[in-house]
Amino acid sequence: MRAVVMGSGSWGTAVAKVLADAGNDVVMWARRPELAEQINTGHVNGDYLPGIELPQSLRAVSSPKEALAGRELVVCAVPSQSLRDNLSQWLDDLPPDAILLSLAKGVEVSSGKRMSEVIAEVTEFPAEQIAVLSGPNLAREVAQGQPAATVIACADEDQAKRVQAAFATGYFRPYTNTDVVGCEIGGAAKNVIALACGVASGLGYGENTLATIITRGLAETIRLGVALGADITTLAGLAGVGDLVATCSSPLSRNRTFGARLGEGANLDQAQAATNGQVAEGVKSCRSVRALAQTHGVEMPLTEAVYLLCHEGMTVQDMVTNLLGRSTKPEVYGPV
Ligand SMILES: NC(=O)C1=CN([C@@H]2O[C@H](COP(=O)(O)OP(=O)(O)OC[C@H]3O[C@@H](n4cnc5c(N)ncnc54)[C@H](OP(=O)(O)O)[C@@H]3O)[C@@H](O)[C@H]2O)C=CC1
Ligand SMILES: O=C(CO)COP(=O)(O)O
Repeated sequence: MRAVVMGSGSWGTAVAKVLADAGNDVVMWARRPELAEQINTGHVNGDYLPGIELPQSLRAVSSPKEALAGRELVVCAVPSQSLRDNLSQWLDDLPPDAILLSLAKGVEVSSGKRMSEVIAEVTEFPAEQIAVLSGPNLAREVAQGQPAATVIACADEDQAKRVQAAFATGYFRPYTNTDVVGCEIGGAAKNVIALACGVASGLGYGENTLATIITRGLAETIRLGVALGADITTLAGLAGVGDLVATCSSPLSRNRTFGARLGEGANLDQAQAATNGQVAEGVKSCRSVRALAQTHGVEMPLTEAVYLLCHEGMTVQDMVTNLLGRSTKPEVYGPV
C-alpha cells in the first residue's frame, strides 16, 4: 500500500519501519523539519528511537500536504489529546478514499470520545474507512524487530484485512477484529492501570501487588468495555490482557515510568520530566476514562485512584490506604 505515518514519535517511527519492512511505499510526516532531515539523511530518529537504523526506503517530510498526497493508508500517530487539532489541519489534504488508522491509546478529555469517534466526527469518513491498531507493542521492542502481535480493528472486516496484509512481516503479526470499541477501551484503560503499577513499583512493592493491580485493572476495564458495547473476548485478547501485561510490566512504558517516579516520591512535574518529552497518555486519560465510567454507572476504583493522584493532589500513601480500605465484595460482580 502507499502509506503515510502522520507523526514521527516513538510509535509512529516504529510503525513506519514495520510498514516499510513489509514492502509498502511509506512516507512519514514530522512536524519539525530538522527531524525529517535527520530521518532522510541519517536514517535514524535520534529524538525518539536512538540507535535504531531505519530502512533506506523510508523518507520523511514536514509538509502535511506533501505527506498525504496519493496515500491509501493514513496512519494517525499523534497523541490522543491533539488528534482532533491535527486532523483539522490535515482535513483538506486527506485523500477521500484512504483508510485512516489510529494508533493513539486514549480518550479525548474535552469530549469523552474514543479516537475512532474523533476521526469520524472531524473527517466525516464512514466507519469502513476508519480503523485502529492496538496491542502489546512497546515501540523500541517492535523497532528492534522482536516478535510481537497486534490487532487491526475495523467495523468492515475486509478493510481490516487490507490493513492486516500491509502490516504482516516476519516479526510483526497482525490479527483482525471488528470490535473497535473493545480495542480502543483496552488501549486507553491499560495506560491508567500501568500508571498504578508504576506507583506500586516505585513504592517498592513486588509481584503480588503487580499481579493484583493487573487483574483488578482488567476487571474494571471489562466492566467499562462491556457497558460501552465491547466484546469481552476482545479484552481477553492482545488489545486487552496482552497490552495490559506488557505495559504494566515493562520499564520501557512511559505510563509505568511516570507512576514509578510518583511512587518514589517525585512530584507531577518531575515525573513528567522522566518521560523525556514523550506522551504518558494515562495522565490525561484517567480523567476521561473516569468520566466515561461515571456516565455509564461503572465502578473503576483503580482509575479513580489514579485520577485523584494526578489531578486532585492525593498522596501515594493515601491512594494505597483508600484502595485497600474499600468495602469487601465478591470477585465477580457488575454487568459481566
Ligand atoms: N510508544 C509506544 O510504545 C506506543 C505508543 N502508542 C500510542 O501511540 C500514540 C503516539 O505515541 P508516541 O509515538 O509514542 O508518542 P510520542 O510522544 O513519542 O510522539 C508524539 C508525536 O506526535 C507529534 N505531534 C504532532 N502534533 C502534536 C501535538 N499537537 N502535540 C504533541 N505531539 C504532537 C510529535 O511531534 P514532535 O516530535 O515535534 O513533538 C511526535 O512526533 C499515543 O497515543 C500512544 O499511547 C501505542 C503503542 C505503542
Ligand atoms: O502502548 C504501549 C505498549 O503497547 C506503550 O505504552 P506507554 O505509552 O506507556 O509507553
